[in-house]
Amino acid sequence: MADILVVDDEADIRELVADILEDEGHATRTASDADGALKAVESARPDLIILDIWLQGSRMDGIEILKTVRRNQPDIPVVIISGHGNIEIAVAAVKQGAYDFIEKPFTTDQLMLVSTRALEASRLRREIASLQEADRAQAEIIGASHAIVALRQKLDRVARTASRVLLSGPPGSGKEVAARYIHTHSDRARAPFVVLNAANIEPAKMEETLFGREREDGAVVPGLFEKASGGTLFLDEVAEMPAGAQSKILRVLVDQRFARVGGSDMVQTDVRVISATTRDLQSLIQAGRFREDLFHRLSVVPLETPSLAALREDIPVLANHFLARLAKTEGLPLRRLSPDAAALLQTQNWPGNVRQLRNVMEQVLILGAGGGEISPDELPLTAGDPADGGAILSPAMATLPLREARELFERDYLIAQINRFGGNISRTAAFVGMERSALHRKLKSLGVATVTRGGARVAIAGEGDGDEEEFED
Ligand SMILES: Nc1ncnc2c1ncn2[C@@H]1O[C@H](COP(=O)(O)OP(=O)(O)OP(=O)(O)O)[C@@H](O)[C@H]1O
Repeated sequence: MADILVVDDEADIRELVADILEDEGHATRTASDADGALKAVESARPDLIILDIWLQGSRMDGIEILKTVRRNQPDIPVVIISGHGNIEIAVAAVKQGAYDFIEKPFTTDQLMLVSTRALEASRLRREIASLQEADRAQAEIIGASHAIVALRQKLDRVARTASRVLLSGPPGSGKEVAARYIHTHSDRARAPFVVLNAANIEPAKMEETLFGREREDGAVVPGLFEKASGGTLFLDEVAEMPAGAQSKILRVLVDQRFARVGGSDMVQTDVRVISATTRDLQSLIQAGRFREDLFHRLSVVPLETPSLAALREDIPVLANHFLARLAKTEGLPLRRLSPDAAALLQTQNWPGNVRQLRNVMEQVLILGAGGGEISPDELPLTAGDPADGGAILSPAMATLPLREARELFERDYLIAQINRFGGNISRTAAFVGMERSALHRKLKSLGVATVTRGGARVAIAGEGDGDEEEFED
């Protein structure tokens, strides 16, 4: 069902057109002049406008309305209704960007045919635009940190050349995005970008996958080198490439030619190879698992994609970028991080790097209770690996200045210790390494008191609700 705006000064025609379209299941709105039409367009974008050229009593005629709509919202299709004998004007309207015209008097079929075509053409145009947008997004490197700016500069430089690039970096750190970035900024951008993840292909099938097969009956099944012709082939997890395929790739890189599996004719190829690895190829070379000569051919320009731990300052902008994208592409609600939530994400460890951050944002949008800013307590905290650098902080502590964070820590720490020693201050003081009197003062300044609960004396963070008792020594 589409939302169609019908603009005609004659009430009979307006109603007739609207009735026909509604019978076909569409929703319609109507206007009799320029002001009504432009207001309707502004209040909600119609999927289609059926527009009469002659509008009595209107400050603009149909052509002028068409020009205004085209200027402000060029993607709304417009079908012109022209009076009999006004073909030149109708043709002029099409030149101005109208989708098509119908001449009065018209039949129901004519109206339906042209409306359906206009809606379908506009739907296709939008679908293509959204696919192109998705393609662009896959090659977008977000971030303003020193590490990302430096990476982007190197990628820009290498994109202008034909050199082979080896991308190294931890999982999810953007190696494929970087490869796509190089491709889309190179003079191969209009040719295909083809991906092979060597870890996902059975070793026995690798050569056929890369180089294709010639069957006995002469039929040819092209491989990825042929599919990427003129473009870029991205070899992900190249360390997993079996030995046979390694030698064959080496030969292609040297000779720009290969034979399909089962064939003897040599196929000429023009493909830029970009490869990526999460593993240290040098140690695989030493272990005899990766060919050194192939390594040198692949890594003419070696580049590293940084872990998210090295990009902490970019975490808020990356996270908000993913939130906006997911809202657009997955139809999830549009939300942003609160400053506290953003600060909390910066203190977490991210072993899965940018991919993990993206997944956490998706999870928050899907599971999130409501709209508005995302608060720290909506974030699933990532269990971190302390060896990864950067300590894990509680949500409360992550967003406080040092002095207040220290007080919060001291309070929680002392409460825990007092409770461990059954509310006994002397033993606690001895353990934590303070004079008893100093500990008393500290507890007072931190607002820690004890209450008796179920016969046991426990320390609490008290604001003085009257129940507190003095500590026992
Ligand atoms: N700097 C960045 N800007 C925007 N998006 C990024 C960035 N880095 C990574 N991403 C996103 O993170 C996700 C993982 O990136 P990508 O697949 O390129 O990582 P990878 O290093 O190739 O991972 P793997 O080693 O697992 O193949 C993708 O959704 C990608 O769009």
